[in-house]
Amino acid sequence: MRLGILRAMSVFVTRKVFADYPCAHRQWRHAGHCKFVHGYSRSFTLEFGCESLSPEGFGVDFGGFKPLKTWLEDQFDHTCLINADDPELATFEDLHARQIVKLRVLPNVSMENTAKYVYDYVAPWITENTQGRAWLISVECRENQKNSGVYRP
Ligand SMILES: Nc1nc2c(c(=O)[nH]1)N=C([C@H](O)[C@H](O)COP(=O)(O)OP(=O)(O)OP(=O)(O)O)CN2
Repeated sequence: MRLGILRAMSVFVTRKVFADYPCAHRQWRHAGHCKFVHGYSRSFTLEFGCESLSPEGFGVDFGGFKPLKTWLEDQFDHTCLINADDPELATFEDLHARQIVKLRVLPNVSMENTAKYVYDYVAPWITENTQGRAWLISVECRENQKNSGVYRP
């Protein structure tokens, strides 16, 4: 509730896009073809809010995202994303050990859940890096032109 009030007061919004991370995933619970390993070039749009700008006039400095870029690359660039509860997890761990895939295990690999996964990492990061001046509003995880999921608590 308190957070909601803060957001209603938000004046400035900074958006940053991290684009084109080729990765594979599978949705093992899906009844259709999404249970098969398939891949997309995922992109992320991060939206930050602040009430007061930095001395330079920035919400969040576009050039200050290098550590986040490194983390996103590690998670999503040429990786294979698998749900933590995937019954074939051991198979993918074996493929990882044999250097056939670069495995990253997420709570759930859907666009919506991946957006939350990124949000949960970035929210404390931006608080720390702006001493609480800016906060994360939302994360969009996009797999292609047509499909994306958003997490906006
Ligand atoms: N809300 C969501 N729905 C689906 C997700 C998701 O993450 N969130 N993911 C999948 C599949 O894993 C896949 O990413 C989408 O495949 P598909 O259903 O075939 O979607 P397409 O856009 O390729 O289908 P078209 O018919 O070409 O539009 C499924 N759903």
